[in-house]
Amino acid sequence: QNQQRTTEQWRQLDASHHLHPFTDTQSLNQQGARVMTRGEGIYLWDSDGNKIIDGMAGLWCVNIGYGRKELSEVAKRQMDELAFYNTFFKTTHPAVVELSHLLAQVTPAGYEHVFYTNSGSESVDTMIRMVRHYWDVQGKKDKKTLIGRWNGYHGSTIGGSSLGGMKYMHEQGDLPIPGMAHVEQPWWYKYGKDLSPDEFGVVAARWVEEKILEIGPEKVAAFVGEPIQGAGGVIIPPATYWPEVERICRKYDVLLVADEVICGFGRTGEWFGFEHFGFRPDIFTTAKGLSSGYLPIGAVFVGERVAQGLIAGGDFNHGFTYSGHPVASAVARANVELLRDEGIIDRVKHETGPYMQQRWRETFSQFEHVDDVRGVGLIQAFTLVKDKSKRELFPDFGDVGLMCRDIFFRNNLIMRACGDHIVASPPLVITKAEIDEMLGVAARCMETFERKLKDSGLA
Ligand SMILES: Cc1ncc(COP(=O)(O)O)c(CNc2cccc(C(=O)O)c2)c1O
Repeated sequence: QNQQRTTEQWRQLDASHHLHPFTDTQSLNQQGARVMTRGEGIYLWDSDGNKIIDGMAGLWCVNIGYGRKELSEVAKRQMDELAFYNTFFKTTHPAVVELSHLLAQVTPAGYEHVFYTNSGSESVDTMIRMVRHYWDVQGKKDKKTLIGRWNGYHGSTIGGSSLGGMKYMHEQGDLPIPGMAHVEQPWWYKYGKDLSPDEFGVVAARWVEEKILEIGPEKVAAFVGEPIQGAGGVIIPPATYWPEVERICRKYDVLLVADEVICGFGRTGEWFGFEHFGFRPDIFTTAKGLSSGYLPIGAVFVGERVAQGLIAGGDFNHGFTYSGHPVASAVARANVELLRDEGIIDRVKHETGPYMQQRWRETFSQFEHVDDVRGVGLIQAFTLVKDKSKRELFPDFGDVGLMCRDIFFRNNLIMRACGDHIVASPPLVITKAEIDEMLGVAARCMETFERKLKDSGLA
């Protein structure tokens, strides 16, 4: 498909023209980008012919695995028939109607309405505007503040970055915008002290109540959270957290929003993360696994209460040229049908998820500087710590994480360092044999890492 060039030629041209996301371009151009050329199942190949285990499913998104021809065939057919038409101005088209009908079937009852976007960030920004418009229509104009968590990640648009709690993003672009508030994340390992996880879950949920009371319930529009904080380091809240947050939101009539961009479409072994944790959001945002990353598409699922409010509320002045794009919709539908018809999510819940969790614990708990080994379904992590016995983290959180991640990468295994959390989120089609292969490589890398840590004097 692409013109044949050497890796060096691709690197040079990339360095000359391409500004990468979340990247220090100057330092990347000194070392050169790794050129990924092909994908198949859980594997990637780079331009030097290395076969790589993609433990991150791209960016937490290639749930169906690489190379599924069913999706490319659907894309070609749709593109040849109707490559684009919009859903503004009283028009629709079969691809987006069929996708919408299917999505209403794979969500729990009560989520019958969906708004389309091109990404997770656009889904989050759509949700922000929806929530504020909803309260306006209810005659509660002051109810416009949204509460998120520190270190939460809700995308890179002005709204998503502001709602997210990553301070290093707020510093660029004079964020957050007004009407955003944050509470501490439910990270038991760091904040739990001598509380049990279940006790801590309630305490962390009560931080939301404190914030609502501090702002004033009549001013708070919604609380927004990822069922499991992904980019924030796979922070899995104790089981008591979300039911308590839901109770508090109902008590003060604050809308509850789940950001399912990572957890959605099977990552936890349920279709959606809120199903795993047992709560019901008023709205939830998705992208990534909706199309398995084959084409950009996002979707905002609106629960009955808000949907009726919006439908009765006149013109909702918001949307994108590509909202409900025909080819992206057709590919998303084929992807969701595969996830459903091949029983992939059920297998994550009953077979490969439990197996991964067991083997993940067996593989990593043994290492001196690894603690808080954790996971749900096929999203898992551990934290690199200075002293397990004291639950003491390394100073300069993040340095050893990068060191560890680079050892994996050099050994053709992609895992992610979020600070000093090492995380994996492989394609949901990973088999038990592939889990063994992946963790075999990872174990050898960890031995190298522990040696390097000692040699560096960091531990
Ligand atoms: C929970 C959540 N919400 C919104 C977004 C934004 O989605 P878009 O990127 O499609 O606008 C995300 C995206 N999450 C994301 C995106 C890129 C990189 C990484 C990483 O952890 O390296 C994570 C996400 O994880």
